[in-house]
Amino acid sequence: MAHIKILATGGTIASRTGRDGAASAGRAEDIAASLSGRHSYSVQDITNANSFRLRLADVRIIAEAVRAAVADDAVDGVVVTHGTDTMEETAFALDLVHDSPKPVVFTGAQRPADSPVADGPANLEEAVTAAAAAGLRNAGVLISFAGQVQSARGARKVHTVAANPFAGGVEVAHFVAGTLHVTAIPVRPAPLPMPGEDFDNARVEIIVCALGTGPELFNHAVHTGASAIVLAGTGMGNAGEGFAEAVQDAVHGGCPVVLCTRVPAGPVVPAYGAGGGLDLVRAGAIPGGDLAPVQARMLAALLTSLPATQEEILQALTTGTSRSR
Ligand SMILES: NC(=O)C[C@H](N)C(=O)O
Repeated sequence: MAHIKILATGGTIASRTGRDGAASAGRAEDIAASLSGRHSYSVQDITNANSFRLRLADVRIIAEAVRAAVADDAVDGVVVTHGTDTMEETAFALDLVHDSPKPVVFTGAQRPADSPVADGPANLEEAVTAAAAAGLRNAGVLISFAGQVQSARGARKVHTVAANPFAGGVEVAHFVAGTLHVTAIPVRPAPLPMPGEDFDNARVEIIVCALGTGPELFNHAVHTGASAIVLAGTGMGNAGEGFAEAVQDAVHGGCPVVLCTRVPAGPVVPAYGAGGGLDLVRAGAIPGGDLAPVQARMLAALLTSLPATQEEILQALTTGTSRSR
């Protein structure tokens, strides 16, 4: 029997539906009441918010709580219950700094706790099983939903209501008739330093390119003090007229630009001139590899809140920050 620390942050798994819609209300002990007892556990309420309302400061506080939990010799693994809307962002931020072999498994629910077909209990039971699994040691931070366990790196919410809304991470395990089958351990780069209080105020904007859009919003973000910009280009990382010049001005002004793609899967490949990805990189944009824009934003927020240089940002981006293609 393992001992698992359950950290609750709110979300649909803790929600009940009233006249004003679903609201996160449940506490960790309420959520954990459904557990089978196959493993022992202790609970801690970190916050109680739907994840679309979380702030970077909450991510730092969750990271500190996980760091304290894995430092406890009595704890074999950690489960974090969290809303699904921004789970991929919090989980990835924690994976960047996770330097313990103990599994950290995020889970949640797609239906509220008071639904007659609530999915939270099953997801929590599976997440505790994964967090207790010796075979998942050194796997980093994971997301467990509806029978599948995948890496936080590369995971993204791809469906608003599906039982398992996440895809894109490396599958590390799955459940068959309640039994966990471990299938892979992701290759992970060296952990980055924990976020400090400067992380709370990092302002990294995501600018999405579309047909005919210009660099006006990009320039506004730079001129109003963004810490960094994530440019979600089209295709393999391309952008329209004026962006290469805007990137050059931003970088020369000390604002790093990470080039990602709005395309749900696949890497950035700076191949096109005529203002495309090759020109953007030549103007100083850092290719974001396989990172989705929202996960590149968490990496840039962490690095720019530390005494990181452009070179360190490039190094962090190019060392294994990958998602399944
Ligand atoms: N399924 C969920 O948890 C969605 C909810 N809106 C949240 O992110 O908190």
